[in-house]
Amino acid sequence: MTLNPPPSQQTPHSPRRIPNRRVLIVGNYCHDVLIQNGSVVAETLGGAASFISNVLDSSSVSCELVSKVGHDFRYEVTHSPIVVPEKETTVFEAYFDLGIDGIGHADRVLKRVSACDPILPSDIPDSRFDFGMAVGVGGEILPETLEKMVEICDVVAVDIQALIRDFDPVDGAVKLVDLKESGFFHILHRIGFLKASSDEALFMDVEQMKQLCCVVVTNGEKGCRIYHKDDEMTVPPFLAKQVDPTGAGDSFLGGLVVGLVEGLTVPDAALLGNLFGSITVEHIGQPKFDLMMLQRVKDEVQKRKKQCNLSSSHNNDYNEFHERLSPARFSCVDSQLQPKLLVNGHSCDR
Ligand SMILES: Nc1ncnc2c1ncn2[C@@H]1O[C@H](COP(=O)(O)OP(=O)(O)O)[C@@H](O)[C@H]1O
Ligand SMILES: O=P([O-])([O-])O[C@@H]1[C@@H](O)[C@H](O)[C@@H](O)[C@H](O)[C@@H]1O
Repeated sequence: MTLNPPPSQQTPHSPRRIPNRRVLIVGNYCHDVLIQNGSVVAETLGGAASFISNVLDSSSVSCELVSKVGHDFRYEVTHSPIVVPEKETTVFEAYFDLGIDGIGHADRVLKRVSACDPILPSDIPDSRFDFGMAVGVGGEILPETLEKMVEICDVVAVDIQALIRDFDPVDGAVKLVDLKESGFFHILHRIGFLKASSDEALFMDVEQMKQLCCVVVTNGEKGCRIYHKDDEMTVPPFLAKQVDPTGAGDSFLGGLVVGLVEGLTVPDAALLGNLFGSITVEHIGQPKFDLMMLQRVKDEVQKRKKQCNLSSSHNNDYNEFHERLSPARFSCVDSQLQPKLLVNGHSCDR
């Protein structure tokens, strides 16, 4: 099975004079407050857009980011957000001592305690992009925002959390609604990829969605599963010592898009996703990727592309690619320095 990227869902447009910019990321930065046993353990830069741009920037994939923050935004970031002076930055509190369901699925309870403005179609540039990533966390992506994205991007990857989150009016607790009731369903036949965690996947009909686009369901330490039309397959994980699961799904999506932009098949790109997801869980907040690791990964990606061009029979053997990436991943060993505060019994030893 090759599971190549689906052909673009582009609408007809006149021949391009200006080449596409590579990746457009749309989603608000936020302030994350990590709480365990009633105490604040860490306050970090959050939001899927921040984790994803970190992966893309580290992998030298050019991207543009549209994000809104309030007057109180605290972090120096490479991609400047739009500042809304009269609003506060979106804030999420993540509680790590509640909601563990005994099966190890829910490893945190999230509350949105403040929300910045939504991102409007007019906030998004009118240029064309190879990839769009709709990656809201606090309800900032509107149906009309996604509509604009599918019009200007050849392929759009969507994190389902941008579409199905609802927030308790009293305490901001994140609840999920069924994808069909989300107000976005009518646009989904125009997207290329839909990414969901295994908990979020319960809120969509995978059988139906896989006919519309490529569906990727991430499953923590077990890796991920890809569904497209009649094909499905599991893509193996990398071993990690989990310290904080925050941002794993975001970094996964970043790695997947890096692979797709490089021209890898979907399973190979999902392996890159698993790689960046596994490194992210070893850090609190934004991971700083080891330069040597990044270079080894780039080299392996180039080798993989050459190999796939030479022989189509290699296309399906992503296990070999996994074996080649594993040593590269383990050159990144600074996880030993991280305080292990947020382990929830999901980690596995190397
Ligand atoms: N404990 C872990 N060990 C190894 N890889 C992990 C671990 N947790 C997450 N990952 C990687 O990150 C990806 C996303 O993690 P997941 O927890 O499924 O997403 P989310 O953060 O959206 O809940 C997984 O598919 C996997 O590749
Ligand atoms: O951990 P993950 O599911 O990949 O993504 C997380 C979001 O769910 C959360 O709302 C946000 O505050 C975090 O910074 C991070 O973006």
